[in-house]
Amino acid sequence: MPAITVDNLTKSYGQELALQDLSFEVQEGEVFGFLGPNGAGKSTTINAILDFIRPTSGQVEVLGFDAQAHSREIRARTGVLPEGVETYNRLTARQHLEFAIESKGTHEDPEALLERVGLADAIDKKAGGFSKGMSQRLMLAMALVGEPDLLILDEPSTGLDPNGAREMRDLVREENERGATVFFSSHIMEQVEAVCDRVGILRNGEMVAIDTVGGLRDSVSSGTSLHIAVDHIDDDALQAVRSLPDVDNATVEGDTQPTLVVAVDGSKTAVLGELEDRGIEVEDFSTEEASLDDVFRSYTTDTEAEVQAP
Ligand SMILES: Nc1ncnc2c1ncn2[C@@H]1O[C@H](COP(=O)(O)OP(=O)(O)OP(=O)(O)O)[C@@H](O)[C@H]1O
Repeated sequence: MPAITVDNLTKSYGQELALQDLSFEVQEGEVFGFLGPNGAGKSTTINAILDFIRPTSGQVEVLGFDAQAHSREIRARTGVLPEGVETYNRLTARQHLEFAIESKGTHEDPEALLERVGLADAIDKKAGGFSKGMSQRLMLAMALVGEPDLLILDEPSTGLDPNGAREMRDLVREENERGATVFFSSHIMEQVEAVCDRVGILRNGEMVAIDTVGGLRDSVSSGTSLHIAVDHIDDDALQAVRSLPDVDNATVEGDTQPTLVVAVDGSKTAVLGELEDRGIEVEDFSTEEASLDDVFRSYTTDTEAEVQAP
């Protein structure tokens, strides 16, 4: 059974169409990364999943329940880290946790939960004095209450320092190993790349790509780039390399020690062979795979929309 089914979801705010016929599924046990530029509709989707907003049309099912008709049942089994800080200045971290524990009807130890997010030292301090990162950690601890079947995290690394971001990654992994499905939106590609089984990329309210990180890399033409340091290069040779069947693009970087940067889809040997045939000496070469950053750029900007048809 899918943990989340979004079916033809459309949401407009007056004239503004935030989501257009959006459909996708998140499988149980998956870590699913939800990417998209600012304003793409990620928070709107998350808010519809949690029944914080009502769709203009379409359906959402969460853990087998209709999101609108059974939001209580869904929330009882879901841990949510919302977008933006939502702590209460006058309550301590412990009181926040006690409130969440009582709401979920469990008997967990607030200290153990705060320990997991690196905030145990501040257990009796008021949240009003917390930094952004500390508030984020506190809200994450609240999301973990009750060992939820589904964790929905909207930009979980906002305000976290590099250690915090790493701890967040570890927590996502731990929760997933425990059996939770994790759905999170992020702008931090390394984080998504490190923990996600699958990734969906939203643009202008539509899902423009959905696949494993590896699958997405393969879907972007110029999946691999070759960096070839050569003793010299001339226009004819550059054109010849560009004309090779598997080559999408080739440019030269550097003058004294020219490096040929070649976006190649298939075999690298043809490129090296062409250079050799022209008496150009290859002094060094390395291969770089498309990063998730490159993939994201390809799918969300018009200039590099070199995406193969599905
Ligand atoms: N309450 C609202 N009233 C009017 N328009 C809204 C409202 N909420 C969102 N929008 C619009 O809907 C679109 C999608 O916004 P949304 O916040 O879902 O994007 P997002 O992908 O979460 O962006 P970000 O990465 O900046 O958080 C945007 O054009 C936004 O201006």
